Order: sequence, then structure tokens, then C-alpha cells
Amino acid sequence: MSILSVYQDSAPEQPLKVLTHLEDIAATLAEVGVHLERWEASAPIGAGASQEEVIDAYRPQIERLKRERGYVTVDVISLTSDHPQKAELRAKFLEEHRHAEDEVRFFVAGRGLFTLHIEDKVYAVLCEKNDLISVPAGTRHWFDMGEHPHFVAIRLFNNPEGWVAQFTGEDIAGRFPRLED
Ligand SMILES: CSCCC(=O)/C(O)=C/O
Ligand SMILES: [Fe+2]
Ligand code: NI
Repeated sequence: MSILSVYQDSAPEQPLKVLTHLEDIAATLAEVGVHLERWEASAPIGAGASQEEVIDAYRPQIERLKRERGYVTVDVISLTSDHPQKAELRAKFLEEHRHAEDEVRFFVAGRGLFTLHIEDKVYAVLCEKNDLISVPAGTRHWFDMGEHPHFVAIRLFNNPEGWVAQFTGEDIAGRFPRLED
């Protein structure tokens, strides 16, 4: 189940609200320019599917987003708890950062916690299988994959160079809840 918790940025101990219905989550995020929707695969995806097979299963939705928003590069990132660099990767994504382009992620499997820092609010979005999230360029945010990561996500980029981040140097992420697993 996807969950949105909204906080005042100075009060990580108590959310202002917690939403669990997709329509409510999507409407609240839309107010701050963040897009959330659910996709269904057009073909079954077997365990061990290749990047191409994963992308093919969502080809119509991917082509629509590329057409509508100008994304040029698509790849698949997959992380499980046997990854030898999981602690370093987790620590990197847990630092508050921005991208010069939209962050667009579709969860094919597993889950992850995106936390967005917009004006004086913090939006913690637990994304799960079938969730597409699109965070506008320049939004301060961090991501937690948990101590035992498990996710497969399609990433769409405007930038052919792929993942580039500017870290803010703020320690805010350490004060907010992490992904529980
Ligand atoms: C779910 S994709 C990995 C996280 C990522 O790319 C990012 O930029 C997090 O903020
Ligand atoms: Fe990011
Ligand atoms: Ni799974």
C-alpha cells in the first residue's frame, strides 16, 4: 500500500497528515507539482527478466511519457539485499539532493521511500509496485531503500547522461523516519 505522510519541516516527530488512498495521495502531491499514478504491465514479467523485457512490458506508458514530457533515456535499476555496495548506495541516496531534471521512477517490484522537501513541508511518499512518481527538477529530496533493499524501478531521464545530483549539504534527512523493513 502506498502511503503519504506530510510533515512541517521543523517537526519530524509528528506528521500533519497520513494518507493511504491513491486518489488522496495523488491530489495532495499534485498541489505541489508532484505526479503519482499507477501502471499495469501489458505482459507478465518473469523473475530474472532482462531490462528490455521489463521496458517492453510498460512500453505504451513509457512512450506516452517520453512524448508528453520529452524524456530521452530509459533504464532499469534493480537492487536487492545481497548487493555488495548496498550500504554505500543507501547512504548516498539518503543525503538531501536535487536534480537538474525531473526524477521519474516507476516501481516494477519492491518499494522505496521518497521524501520531498518542498517549501516548509516534507512529503514522505512510500512507493510500491505499480507506482509511478515524477518529482519536478530542482526539488530537494532524498530516498531510502531500507537496510534490506528490494526494488526494481524503471528510470526516465531528460538527460542522456543519466543520474546527476547536487547535494544540498543539509542534514535534514537524518531527522525524518526511514524505510522500515
Ligand atoms: C528508485 S531509483 C534510485 C533512487 C534515485 O535515483 C534517486 O535519485 C533518489 O533520489
Ligand atoms: Fe534523487
Ligand atoms: Ni518482489
